[in-house]
Amino acid sequence: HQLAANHSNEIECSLSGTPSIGYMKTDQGWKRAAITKLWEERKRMSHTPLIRYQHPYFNGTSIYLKNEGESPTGSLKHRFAWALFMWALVDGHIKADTTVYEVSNGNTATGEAYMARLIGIKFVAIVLGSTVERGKIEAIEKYGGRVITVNDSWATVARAEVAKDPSRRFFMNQFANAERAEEYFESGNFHLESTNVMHEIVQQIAQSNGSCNGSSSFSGRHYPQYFVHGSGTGGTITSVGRFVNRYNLPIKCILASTEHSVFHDWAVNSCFKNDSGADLWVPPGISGVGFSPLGPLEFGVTTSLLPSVLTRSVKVPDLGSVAAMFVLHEVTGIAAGPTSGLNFLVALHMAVEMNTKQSESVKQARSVAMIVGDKGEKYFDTYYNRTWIEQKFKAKGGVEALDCYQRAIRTALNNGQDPLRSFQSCQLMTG
Ligand SMILES: Cc1ncc(COP(=O)(O)O)c(C=O)c1O
Repeated sequence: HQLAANHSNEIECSLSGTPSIGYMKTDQGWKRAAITKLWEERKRMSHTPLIRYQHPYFNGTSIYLKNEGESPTGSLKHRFAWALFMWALVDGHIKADTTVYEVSNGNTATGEAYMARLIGIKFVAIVLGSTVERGKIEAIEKYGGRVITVNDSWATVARAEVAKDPSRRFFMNQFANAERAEEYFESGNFHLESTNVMHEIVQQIAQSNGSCNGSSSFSGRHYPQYFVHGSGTGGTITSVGRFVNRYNLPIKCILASTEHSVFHDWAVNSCFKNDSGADLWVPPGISGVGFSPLGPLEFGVTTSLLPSVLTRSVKVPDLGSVAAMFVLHEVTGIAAGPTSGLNFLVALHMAVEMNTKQSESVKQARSVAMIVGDKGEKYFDTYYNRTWIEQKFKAKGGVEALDCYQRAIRTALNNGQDPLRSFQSCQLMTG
């Protein structure tokens, strides 16, 4: 009778002191199988390539480029989607009959469609029709995801869709939950490896220096002085910052901020706590970073960027980032997306600063680490297309300004100077 009462719809909340046992509805078999599939995927993902870029004028300073474009779904969001699904499974948000909903600029949703298919559940992406690239929609659909295109209020649409059947639909909400999902723990000698991107970078630098002795200790290793990354959800840089803090690593996290980034003003000046910044936001910006679609910024609610892990935010013109994307291709052969141009530009700025400020005695084995976020082919119709640039960035000087920024970066590289210092003349073109 006791068990029958617990499983009936009439729940008695009597706080009765009678000894009893209550049983939860669980689906452990399916859940364990799904988690096993994710760990198998972790093994297949292995490590994305780490490329060392050395320039003769940088006196031994390297830029380490972690090429996440080489991940199975072509962006840094592959490891992120893995972490979101692992978190949602571990915490019981996803069951065998759950459909996962997400708001995305495309990359996260591509990774999530892949993970949903891997564990055998349905996935729906809500994207903004005005900004999402066609190739990203095709990629989501290729992995079996359904795409709903909206004009605005995408998070409201996601919440409304989930509210129609809350027991079988789950809003993953990458902006709020990246900070809960993304790992910042070292996996030590355990055979299942952390997905934290700095975990991989540190291992790969150690291996390339021939100093990997199989020990999980961090002592005696070479670390980059800086880690440079932009903020979309803020999850990546926060997970790196927490990893660095937790293990006392001598690495500083530098936020690469776009021209109209709300995160810069939030992290530096505590703005946008009560206002989303939507009225001030200037599209198209740099796809995937600089703005949270969920409203005023609040950690763990509308953003996963944790300002306390940052030491600096460097804000650069959007066309400067696009120009750096082209230069990155010229000097490394990597055709990447515009967030990688943003990261590269800020990494160059930091590399030159290190060269200039540090004394000769410490001028060895210095480096900046940055992420190549995705592949350039996704942006052939947009950031690689001069007609599109001329239209979308007309107010910023269009292709003429873009060419000016490219010349400025090339000249700076050839002279070992900070590219940001010569940007002013290109910005004047807009005036
Ligand atoms: C290509 C690319 N780079 C960078 C980011 C920002 O990373 P995060 O969301 O971890 O802040 C995103 C996010 O969408 C992205 O798609």
